[in-house]
Amino acid sequence: MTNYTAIILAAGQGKRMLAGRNKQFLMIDQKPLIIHTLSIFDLDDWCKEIVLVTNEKERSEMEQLFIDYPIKKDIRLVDGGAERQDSVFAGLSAVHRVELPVFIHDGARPFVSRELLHELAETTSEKEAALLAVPVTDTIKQRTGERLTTLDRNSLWAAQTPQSFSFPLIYEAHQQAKTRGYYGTDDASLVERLNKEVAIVKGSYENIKLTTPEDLHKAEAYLNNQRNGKVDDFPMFRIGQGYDVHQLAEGRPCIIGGIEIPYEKGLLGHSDADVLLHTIADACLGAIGEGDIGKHFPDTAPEFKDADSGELLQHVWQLVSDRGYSLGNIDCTVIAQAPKMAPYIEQIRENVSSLLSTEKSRVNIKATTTEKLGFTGRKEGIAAQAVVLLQNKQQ
Ligand SMILES: Nc1ccn([C@@H]2O[C@H](COP(=O)(O)OP(=O)(O)OP(=O)(O)O)[C@@H](O)[C@H]2O)c(=O)n1
Ligand SMILES: C[C@](O)(CO)[C@H](O)COP(=O)(O)O
Repeated sequence: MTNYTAIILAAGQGKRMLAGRNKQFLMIDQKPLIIHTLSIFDLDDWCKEIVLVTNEKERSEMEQLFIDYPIKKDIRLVDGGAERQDSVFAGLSAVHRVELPVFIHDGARPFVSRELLHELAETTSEKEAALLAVPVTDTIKQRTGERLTTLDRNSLWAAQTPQSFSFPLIYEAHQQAKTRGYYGTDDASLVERLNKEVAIVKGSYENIKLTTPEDLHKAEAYLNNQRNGKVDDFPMFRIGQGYDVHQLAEGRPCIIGGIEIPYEKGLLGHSDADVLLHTIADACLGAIGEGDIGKHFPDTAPEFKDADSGELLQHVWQLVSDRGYSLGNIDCTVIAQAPKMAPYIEQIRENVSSLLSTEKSRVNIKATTTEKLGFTGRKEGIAAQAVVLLQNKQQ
């Protein structure tokens, strides 16, 4: 995980949009454009600070938007300037977390994916400057007077945002540009002028900047596809599966599904070794493409020694919810020769439903023996499996 700060630019006039007002306030699919963009950063755990650059005259209208369309994170509003570059400098001057890479992003690009944000963040943890860009697909002609020259398309990239930098580097680049009166159309160009390398992270053709009225139609089409589950980022459904095993040992409590079950042995592990809740957490993490519980709660970390797996699962569920998903349903199997699970199934079901903030009808818990076969049959350990279906809350 590479944390970052985001500066979101919304202080332009949107003249080319011909809407008679700043395009950031235009409604797209029942939400203002700027809210679409801010939500992406609001929902990304890696984003630790958001600075929103607005037009001084639109500040109170913008503040009203945060009441009408709640955003969880604190947003620091600063007044922008006449040109994009002036607005970026105002944003940079308001950043607190100067130790983090800073992402500079157009408020008018509402479709950048979390995967790309993370790729960019990881690139900036190695390189000082990086931007999203896509290979040019048209043939590009340069016109000088009446003469045309065709440029070599293979070396041409169309720059997008976010563009990401170490804070000191981009601050210096902007300060120098200001001193020398140089204006660039993006931030990477100012770093290029310092003769510093800027890395390209291949962006997406969907990460469009809404510039002209035609772009609004593209945006509606994109959101329509997203609603129909055709866009990879936030599909309508996501599925995950989990499997876990813990050894049975003497002198340990036998905690399964958050319930302590009376038995001569208990499950061995770094945490409370709740095999069922671990399995559920793994299934949920799998569904949102976030690895497994070993990645989030390493068994070498002292803070997770004897940890309550209910708390770990709640943390995982928060990640699921932050990504915009709720539970479709979950089906789990505990594989144990002993203890007898039947008397506890209903209690476990209630506990799991509460941990996943859902009603009981969406949670199924069952148990089986292995007819005395294998390690579970010999009562050496207990295994658990789970399949989870997540549903996009917006759809
Ligand atoms: N003085 C400015 C100019 C632009 N921007 C922001 O920079 C982003 C990219 O700029 P662009 O698409 O050109 O937006 P506008 O300047 O608003 O559009 P136009 O050039 O058509 O007036 C936008 O999110 C815009 O709000 C800004 O914060 N301050
Ligand atoms: C920064 C940018 O979005 C990269 O493509 C673009 O340069 C902004 O330019 P604009 O002139 O403000 O549209």
